[in-house]
Amino acid sequence: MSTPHKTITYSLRVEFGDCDPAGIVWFPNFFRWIDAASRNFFIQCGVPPWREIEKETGIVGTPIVDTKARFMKTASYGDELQIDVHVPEWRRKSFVQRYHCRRGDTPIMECEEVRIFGGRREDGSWYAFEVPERIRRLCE
Ligand SMILES: CC(C)(COP(=O)(O)OP(=O)(O)OC[C@H]1O[C@@H](n2cnc3c(N)ncnc32)[C@H](O)[C@@H]1OP(=O)(O)O)[C@@H](O)C(=O)NCCC(=O)NCCSC(=O)c1ccc(O)cc1
Repeated sequence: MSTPHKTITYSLRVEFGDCDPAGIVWFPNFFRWIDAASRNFFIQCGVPPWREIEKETGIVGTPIVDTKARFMKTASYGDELQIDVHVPEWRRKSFVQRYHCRRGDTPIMECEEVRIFGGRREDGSWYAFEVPERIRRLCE
């Protein structure tokens, strides 16, 4: 039986400015919170900030290469949301990161991404590193 994946929860409060004229969260804001929840996952797992990691490995961050989201219920200002994050799959030069956004026990939206550990070339383009074993071990 596979061992359960480490899950880290990122919490936030929805503000009025996060919402559209209908008073519900404007969908791009979920992706901003998901990116914050992604970075928080690594920090809570013990991975130093990317600016530190970059000095020894060249890894600048975790660029996204694929995403899919499903929106089940609306959220509005004043709501306290929780985003549960885990990595269900590590690949050679990429990994899958899964997010479950909820308001207490009520599922709000969910998202699954593929990300890489990215370095930047002189021209600003990204390149992908092999998944660092040290980071994988901290996050499994
Ligand atoms: C990521 C890339 C450098 C990969 O370039 P390539 O030279 O083609 O490398 P590869 O083909 O070897 O792909 C690298 C890996 O990514 C995987 N990959 C690449 N594209 C995909 C897609 N679409 N789906 C799944 N997997 C993918 C590929 O399979 C390789 O993984 P493995 O299978 O495990 O070997 C290039 O596709 C790229 O630059 N894409 C644009 C990335 C981008 O601009 N994303 C949005 C902005 S960055 C961003 O939002 C961000 C957020 C948070 C941060 O900390 C940093 C940046």
